Order: sequence, then structure tokens, then C-alpha cells
Amino acid sequence: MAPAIRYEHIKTCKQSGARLGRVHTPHGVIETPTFMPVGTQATVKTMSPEELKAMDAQIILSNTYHLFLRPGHDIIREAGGLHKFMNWDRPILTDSGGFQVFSLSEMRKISEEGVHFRSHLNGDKKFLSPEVAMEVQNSLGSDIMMAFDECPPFPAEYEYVKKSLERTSRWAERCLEAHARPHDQGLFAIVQGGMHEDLRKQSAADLTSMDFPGYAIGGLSVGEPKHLMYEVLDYTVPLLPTNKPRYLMGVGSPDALIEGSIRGVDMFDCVLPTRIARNGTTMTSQGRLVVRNANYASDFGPLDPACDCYTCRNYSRAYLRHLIKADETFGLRLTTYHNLHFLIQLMRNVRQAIMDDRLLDFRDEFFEQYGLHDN
Ligand SMILES: CNc1nc2c(CCNCc3ccccc3)c3nc(N)[nH]c(=O)c3cc2[nH]1
Ligand SMILES: [Zn+2]
Repeated sequence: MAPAIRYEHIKTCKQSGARLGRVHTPHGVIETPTFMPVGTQATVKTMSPEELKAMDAQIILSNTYHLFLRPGHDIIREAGGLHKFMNWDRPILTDSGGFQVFSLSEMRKISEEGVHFRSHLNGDKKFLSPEVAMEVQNSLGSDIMMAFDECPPFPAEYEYVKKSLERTSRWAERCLEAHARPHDQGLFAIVQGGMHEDLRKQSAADLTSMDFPGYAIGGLSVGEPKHLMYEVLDYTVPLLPTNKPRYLMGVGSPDALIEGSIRGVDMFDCVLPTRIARNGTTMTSQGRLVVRNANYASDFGPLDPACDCYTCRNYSRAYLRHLIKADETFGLRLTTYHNLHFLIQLMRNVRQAIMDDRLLDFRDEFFEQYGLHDN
């Protein structure tokens, strides 16, 4: 029986060391490096599966924490799993809920057993643990499941980060033991260790000794300066096996996607493109453009002249500004469509630059155009 998840290395960029690859999953192949749209509550906000396919989204994310609280994983299991429930037949990755408990819920108490917390929806007492997180993800039937981990806050005391990563390693072992369907659901471990090289080494050693089909780098994009995140990547990525996918969690600004790819990361996710779209902020080839600003009131040109997406081919900045100001849902859909298309197109260009052995040149050109001179 073929393993649920297999990484195929295609080529390493001679100029940057970045890698081109494919992740094979039960629901299809993912070309990497790739950006994964986030669909927290079993939908990528305002987008239909057909629109996500039109922009060539190869995999989407959903979330144990949110679906556990609403509608409940039993309902989704009875529906035949998340693919059926949301009518998405391509790969799905689900986060394990640990991160969201700490970023969303109140009254939480963490122990060796797991995390007790109150639902952010109605205050009900809830409990998540490695075993519960695995049961929920098993019910969802995601192609890639994440181990239940703790993402320490930033900044955090060295001793706290050390104790936390050691517990996360013990939790990873419990996730492996609780894994019901290893042949059709791949389980990724999450490397922690904060901003400390020795702790990152310890976490990576613990987890790679348990031989997971893929590894995520957690504990980053939690408020630390970008240069510090890149520094941690510089010494953490080389600790991971070259024949397994590497997923940098919660990272998605254009510059970070390029810098992460250069450092050997294969998969990225972030809520940015959908979240900023809701207040009319868009990512264009000339940098960020807040289309709700008054100076676009009678600008009848496309949002991004260099973009060929549905929004940019059919609507003007003036129209988008009007819709956003009028709080019209269609405006939200059009800016979301463009932002997701922009990041998916960016990763297509990154893959092409790796093929052409010129990702560092591509970074310089992109930063110049996008207005990131000082980085
Ligand atoms: C934004 N910065 C950031 N995000 C992080 C996440 C969540 C990644 N996004 C997953 C998601 C999936 C579906 C819906 C919404 C979100 C993490 N997740 C885990 N498990 N562990 C982390 O260390 C960790 C660190 C992060 N930093
Ligand atoms: Zn566009």
C-alpha cells in the first residue's frame, strides 16, 4: 500500500538552493513551493470550489478547533468527511487546533493531558488533546493532519520554551499512537523551540527520530521581527530530512513566501489574502493598494494592470472602491479572488524561477517592483 503522502524532489535551484517538488496525496498532487489558501470554517471565505479551481488552488486548509466547536466533527463524519461536506475533491490539510485554542479561546488551562478551554462561541467547557485532535482530524478525513502541539508566545522564557517543546514531542508520540488511518491520512509533526538554535535542534531531533511523512516549522510568525524568523529558518530547515515536505506555518506575505522558498520551505499558509481583502486592501505587482481610498473614486483602470485574473480583466478600481464602500459582498469576493490569485501566481513564478536557476534574481526584481527596497 502506497504511503498517504510522498514527496518527490524535482530540482534544486543552482542560484538559491530552493527546491522544486511535488507532494503526492490521496486527493492529488501539489506542486511546491506552494501557497495554501485558508478555509477556517470549511470554506475559503466568499470563494466557491469552482473559483478556487479556476485560480489553480491545489490544496486548501481547514481547522480542527473551529470545526470541533461548530458544527462538530460528528456531523462532518456523518456527511462522509470534509471533502464531501464542502464539495472539494482536491487535497485538504487540517491544523490540529493547539494554536487556535491559544489565539482564540478564554480560560484555557494546559497540562500534560491536553488543554481545557472555553469555546469562544458560547463559553462551553471544551477539551483538546493529542487523542481528541487525531479523532477529529480522522473524522474530517483530511489528506494531511497536523500533530497536536503548543506554539509558545513570543517572547517567551527559555525554560518555558524548552519545557513546552519537550511536551510537544511527547504529544507527537501520542498522536502517532492514536493515528487510525496512516495509509490514507498523512500526519505531519511540528518543530518548535522558539528562537533558540539548541532548542530547535532538540525538537527536530526528537521528531525526525519518529519518522513522520512531513514536517512543519511552528512557533514562528508570532510577532518576531522578520529577520529573526529568517535566522531561525536558516538553522532549522537543514535539520529536516530532504525527502519530506517542509511546511512553514502561518507565513504568507509575498516577501516571506520568497525568502522562505529560498531557505528550502515547500508549503506556506496564511489568512492575510482573505483577511485584508475584507477591508479593501489588495496585493498588486506594484505593492499594496488600498482600493477603498478616495483617490481611486474615478480610476477606471484595472486593479493590477499586470494581473490577468477575473477581477482585473472585468472590473475597475472605481467599481471595486464603490462596492467596498457600500459594503457590498460582491466587492469582497472580487478583492479576495484577486489576492488569492496574486499569491498563487507568485508561487507559480517562484517555481519557474527555480526551474531557471534564478530565484535570487527573481527576488530582487520582485522586491524592487513591489516596493520592498529596504528589506
Ligand atoms: C499567523 N502565524 C502563525 N500561524 C500559526 C499556526 C496556524 C497556521 N494556520 C493554520 C490554519 C489552518 C486553517 C485555518 C486557519 C489557520 C500554527 N499552527 C500550529 N499548529 N502550530 C504552530 O506553531 C503555528 C504557528 C503559527 N504562526
Ligand atoms: Zn487580479
